[in-house]
Amino acid sequence: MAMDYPPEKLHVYVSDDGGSSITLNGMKEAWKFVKWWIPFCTRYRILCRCPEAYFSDSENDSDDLTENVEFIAAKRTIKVIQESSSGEKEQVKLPLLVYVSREKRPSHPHHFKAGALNALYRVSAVISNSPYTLVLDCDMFCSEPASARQAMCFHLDPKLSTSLAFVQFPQKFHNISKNDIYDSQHRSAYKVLWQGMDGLDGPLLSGTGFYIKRESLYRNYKIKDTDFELQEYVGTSNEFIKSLKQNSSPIVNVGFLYGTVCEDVHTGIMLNCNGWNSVYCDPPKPQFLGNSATNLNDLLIQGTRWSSGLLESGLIKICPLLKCPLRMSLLFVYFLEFLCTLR
Ligand SMILES: O=c1ccn([C@@H]2O[C@H](COP(=O)(O)OP(=O)(O)O[C@H]3O[C@H](CO)[C@@H](O)[C@H](O)[C@H]3O)[C@@H](O)[C@H]2O)c(=O)[nH]1
Ligand SMILES: [Mn+2]
Repeated sequence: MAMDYPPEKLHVYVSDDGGSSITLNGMKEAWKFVKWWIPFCTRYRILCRCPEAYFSDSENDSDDLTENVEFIAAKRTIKVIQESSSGEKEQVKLPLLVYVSREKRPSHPHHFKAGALNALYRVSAVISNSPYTLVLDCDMFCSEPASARQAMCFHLDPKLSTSLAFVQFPQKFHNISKNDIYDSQHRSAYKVLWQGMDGLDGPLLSGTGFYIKRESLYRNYKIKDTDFELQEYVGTSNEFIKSLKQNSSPIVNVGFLYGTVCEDVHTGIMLNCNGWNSVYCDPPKPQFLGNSATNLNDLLIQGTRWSSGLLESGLIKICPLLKCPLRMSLLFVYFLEFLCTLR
């Protein structure tokens, strides 16, 4: 909500997968608070715009602010408002905030995160249909407000934009221990491999912290089907089908892929196979911070999920070496297969 981007061009969709009234109430409170928070951040040029992270560390304030009496008083007021969530401020330009929840039943496959993301895509196509989307996990926050502008520099670059599917930021974490003996930061991926892939066709889709072009998720299939046939792919919303047809090249087979434990990698490889590429953006200051698994048990569970997902996608379900070598550079294909099989 507090991103450094024109508010009328921002639409924030919060996915409450499964749905809970506590999250909905939390969002209503956040909506009241944001009317105070955004003007405060803009006025004092606060960079860390996640309130919880900002108030937990006094070093977030620049040196010239710590002496400023007016700022100290404003900060105290904002903290009180945050705690009581009271008070309504008059007119501030805010991005659109949309709460989305979907029902989950044991008898009906919900496809985990990929299902949740596709539900967001369906809803947002009808409400805002913005051409670019930032995907962020629920355990991550924006630690700098500039990432949208940075990503749009790539997306709007005439040399890159026609084939650019997404701009990937590294996953960085705020809960890393001093020695990090289990490599919870995933240094091999975000500091070495992704940099290398950036020199080829671009990094793999990494689940969170990426700005993706909506059109790339609609793949390359032109609609030839009737509305009735289309409903099998994209669901029964007539409004959504209308929004698909409004695009200049209406297409089907929309969204993140199902049937895998790593929907991100699988969808990313599929995008590469369809001729799209990506860019890695790793500015010196982290744009997003998240929670990483920090104990051996959680890391082994996560590692097993990722390794089996990579193997499944890269060797069995997509296998770029066999299915699409001509659309990617050969070195990139070898690299993908190396990553999928040897990780
Ligand atoms: O049924 C589900 C399950 C998960 N999620 C969301 O998926 C995200 C990631 O889940 P998390 O439990 O944090 O898993 P991690 O192992 O931390 O996720 C890493 O690995 C996943 C792929 O395996 C990627 O999608 C993630 O972006 C990446 O951070 C979270 O925002 C969840 O809210 C749903 O919305 N619905
Ligand atoms: Mn996570």
